Amino acid sequence: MTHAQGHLSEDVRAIIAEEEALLTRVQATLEAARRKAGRAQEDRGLVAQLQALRDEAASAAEADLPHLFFQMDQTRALLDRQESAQLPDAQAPYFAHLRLAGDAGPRDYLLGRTTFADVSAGVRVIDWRFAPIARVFYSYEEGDAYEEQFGERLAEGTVEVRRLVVIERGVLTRIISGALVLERAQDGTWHGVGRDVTALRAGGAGSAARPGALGTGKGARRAEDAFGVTALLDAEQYEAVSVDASHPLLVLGSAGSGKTTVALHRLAKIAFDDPAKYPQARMKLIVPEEGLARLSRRLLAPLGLGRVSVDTLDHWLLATARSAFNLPGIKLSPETPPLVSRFKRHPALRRLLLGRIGAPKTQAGTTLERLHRRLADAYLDRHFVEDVVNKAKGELPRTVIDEVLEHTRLQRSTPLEKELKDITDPERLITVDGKALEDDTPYALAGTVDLEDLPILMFLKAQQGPLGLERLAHMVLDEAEDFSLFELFVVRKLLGKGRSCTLAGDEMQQTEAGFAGWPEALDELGIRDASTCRLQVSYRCPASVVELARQVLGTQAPAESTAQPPRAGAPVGFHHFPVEAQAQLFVGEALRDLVSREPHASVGVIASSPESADAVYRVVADQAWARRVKDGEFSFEPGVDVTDVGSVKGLEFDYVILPDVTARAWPVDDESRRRLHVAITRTSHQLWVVSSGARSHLIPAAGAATPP
Ligand SMILES: Nc1ncnc2c1ncn2[C@@H]1O[C@H](COP(=O)(O)OP(=O)(O)OP(=O)(O)O)[C@@H](O)[C@H]1O
Repeated sequence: MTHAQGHLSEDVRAIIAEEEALLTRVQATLEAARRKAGRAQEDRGLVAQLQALRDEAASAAEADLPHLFFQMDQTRALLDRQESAQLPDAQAPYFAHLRLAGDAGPRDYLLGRTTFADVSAGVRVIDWRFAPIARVFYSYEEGDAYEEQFGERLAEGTVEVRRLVVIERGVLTRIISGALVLERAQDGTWHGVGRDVTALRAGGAGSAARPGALGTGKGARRAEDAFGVTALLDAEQYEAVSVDASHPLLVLGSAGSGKTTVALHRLAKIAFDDPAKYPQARMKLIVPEEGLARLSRRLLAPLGLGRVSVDTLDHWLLATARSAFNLPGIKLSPETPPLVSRFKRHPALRRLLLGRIGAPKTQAGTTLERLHRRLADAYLDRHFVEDVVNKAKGELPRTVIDEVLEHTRLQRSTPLEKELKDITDPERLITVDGKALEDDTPYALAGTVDLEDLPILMFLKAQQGPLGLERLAHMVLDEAEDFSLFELFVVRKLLGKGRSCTLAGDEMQQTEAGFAGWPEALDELGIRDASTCRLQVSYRCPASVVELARQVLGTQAPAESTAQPPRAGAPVGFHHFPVEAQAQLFVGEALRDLVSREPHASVGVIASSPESADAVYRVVADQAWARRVKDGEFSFEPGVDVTDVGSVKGLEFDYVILPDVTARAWPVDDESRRRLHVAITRTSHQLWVVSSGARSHLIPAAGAATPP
């Protein structure tokens, strides 16, 4: 329900007038400050330098002009940067307005990303990371009495005003105060609208009513405001963000509850509070997949954390192992069989390995080559491999035993180049297809190391002495349930005594069996005393999606949260067809229709495997808006990303279509349940489940006709 300007009450109109006047005042003050800063530059000489260049250009020979102009451009750019670096952006200077009535009378504070004050004009913009004021904003509601320590002093008072404001391109466009939501239309008139419609979330173009149709017809994604989720952190999230930097923190919560959001904002606050102890160059974020690494880099930049390095687990392992073993390169196996990889990452191996191998006795025994040889001996010992499988209590199938033995044998075999060293005629070593001789043959594995072995080799080396790695000041592990115990061991070594880290995770999203559990993971990191926060609100997914995700998890689903129920939203659409080709054509048609109506929406078509994603992609491959995303190379532009469940952890799309929910693609086992759960919970607005032939039994029978 909306109320146009004429119908707004006196009080509401007063709020709008007050906020508009406040913004005008802030912008005028900023403009004055900018001019003053410009004058101050003259003393520093940049303006003088620019003038000198101009004078020189007036009388210079023509041949010298390009060079002079280049220098003038550089000086001007430098000037611009210095001027704007210290002042808030006038286009979006703040995201919230707080008025506190305390002992000294009422005071207005504005929360933004850069601190700026002109007390005579009554303007105080405070960086959201600045503790006392921000804590009041995030922890209290309008009308609440507050009591907070402001430095030495205990401050008490009342929160008179607590409003979220959205300023887009210098214009105030939304005001949110408790349940009151006001929006400015294009023509400048203000309307009151229901909170559900305007929730300040990325994506989703409104609320679709029917499961049979995708989207709402609204057609365009709302321009995102410059502060995004920073303005919306809830009290529990802010509490977690503010945990002391030196203290380890474990952030748990269901999919879309804001774990990544909390971890990244904590990083921003730590870097702000103590930049000398926690410089960005010594903080690192590690995530399991490339897609999430790309997303994290995009999220870090506006938080002022552009210099924090973000790595995928694989990339980080290789780089760290090269430093630890002081090697320019390590010959990795082109492909490790999935079961072998699972064996090497399983906690049972961590528990038994030292008992079998023992610590290296001398420094000389800690080269990668020697350690790898000892490790391979253990992998070739059938009794030992059987022991590990037995200890894994059914999480590793018995077929893995022969696979580990065979794979290790091939890695230990003599590399082809050594076998062929007697052939001197180079012509005889060239293949018809131009590939290396050993490619696509078992020889390709000879002399290689598996990526999964790298943390194990570093673990073994560390039993003898230090790894010799540069310490990090703070590490964030996102999707921490995907880290093996050996990997956590290496993280511990990188953190040293500092122990400053943030783990964000959800055991329901582990992509393969074998997560050791949080107590053992914390133990491995040496942070058994970590603070734990369990986020309760599901922000990303609407209620229908949350419910389906729970049903898919079956008995693995955690107890239902007693906190705020998920927001209402579009029902899940279930579409079943006799044959696959029909399902694919249907998906293609639905996508064409949706994109024509909502060109700014983001759509994820998430298949069960890369091969299945290829098949679905064929029906839309000729469309400019369709992208077949492989290896996590998401662009995060509007349009359709066709991908598979192995690449989407941590990501979200306005619309998600699961194109192949068949019994074959999604069998009934725990791992499949968790993977389907990950795919389903990428949805921020509406989900379609499409199937053909025999539908997956993970989808409740009622889901065939009536959405849950
Ligand atoms: N307090 C909040 N208010 C509104 N939206 C929020 C809030 N916290 C987080 N969000 C939004 O919810 C979505 C999910 O957040 P985030 O990705 O941090 O969740 P997550 O728990 O890490 O998810 P996953 O388990 O899938 O990795 C994002 O769009 C984020 O901006």
